[in-house]
Amino acid sequence: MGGSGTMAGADTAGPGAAAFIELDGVEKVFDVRKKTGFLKRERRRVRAVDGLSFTVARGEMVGYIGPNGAGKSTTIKMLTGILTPSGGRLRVAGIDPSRERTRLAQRIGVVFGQRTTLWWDLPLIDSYRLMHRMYRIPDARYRENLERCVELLQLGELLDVPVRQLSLGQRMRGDIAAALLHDPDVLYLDEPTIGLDVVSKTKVRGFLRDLNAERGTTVLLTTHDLQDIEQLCSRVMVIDHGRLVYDGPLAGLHEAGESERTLVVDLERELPPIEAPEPARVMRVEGPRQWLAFPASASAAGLVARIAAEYPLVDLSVREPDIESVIAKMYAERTSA
Ligand SMILES: Nc1ncnc2c1ncn2[C@@H]1O[C@H](COP(=O)(O)OP(=O)(O)OP(=O)(O)O)[C@@H](O)[C@H]1O
Repeated sequence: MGGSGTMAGADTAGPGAAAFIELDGVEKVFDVRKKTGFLKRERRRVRAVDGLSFTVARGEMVGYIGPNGAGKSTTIKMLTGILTPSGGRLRVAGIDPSRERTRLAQRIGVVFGQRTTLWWDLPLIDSYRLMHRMYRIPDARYRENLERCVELLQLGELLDVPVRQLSLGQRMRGDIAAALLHDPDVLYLDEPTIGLDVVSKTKVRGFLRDLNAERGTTVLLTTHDLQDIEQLCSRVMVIDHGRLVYDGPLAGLHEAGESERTLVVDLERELPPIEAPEPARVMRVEGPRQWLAFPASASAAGLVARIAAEYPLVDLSVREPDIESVIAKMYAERTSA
């Protein structure tokens, strides 16, 4: 998908693409009672999702991001049927999730990074056996999917280990396999790489990319890690205060917010600030370490090559901007335009 994204809600599933997930003016309002004093309670209405419209085509892999409290989890819960919308229309694979939650469960897989769907005290394989029965997965299909997940997610040695003894990265891979045993057409992932080390993140991302390419699984991915989006999604939707504020490629979001990445450079010794080609510039110097800011929509390759050619380089790393600052900048740009 090329070009820059659209600000505010728009359908970018593309002309002719069959919509697999469809939201039209979806709302979710919570009535919250707050104790404000002795015998005194205040009623407050929280509009968690506020007239949300978008479509996702079959086989798309879409990032769904936004600041804390923006309404992401509420959207996912409505898409699984756990929560009923207060208004609007919502369909997943032609099914109204809150009316036909059990039928929909056969078509979707859900992974919450912060919670596990596995049985804590049981060996991993026992959770899978229970799911085999719960979802009434035909034996051959169960065996085939289990084998594939065990191989690709490297779960072989972990199957007999109780879930509580698994590391976070191992458990996450276990959870992803659990969500895929029944061959869902769509996978919702809520922070699938949270708390994982670089190696585990790479494994999880590689697996998801292959799954999408080979099986055409539609993926909706919620994350605070922009590298998840960069490596997996050609499209990203940004939600804030329950509304869609951006829909398009990640590069377009960086352009809209003029966001910057940081190149952290370790030199052999303390030197004056690096003379970097515009628009890159040194933001901070601390001993032999220097921090350079450069546009997030640009590649780091040219800058790295130039520094490596002219300076005694020991090490370097690139840091992504965080989602909150990208969104804040996007707003600043819009209000000053
Ligand atoms: N069950 C609930 N009862 C009352 N208010 C709720 C409930 N669930 C969510 N909210 C409120 O709705 C808003 C959106 O919350 P939601 O959890 O969807 O945000 P989020 O984008 O997933 O945030 P985070 O990134 O922090 O997980 C917040 O103001 C939250 O406090």
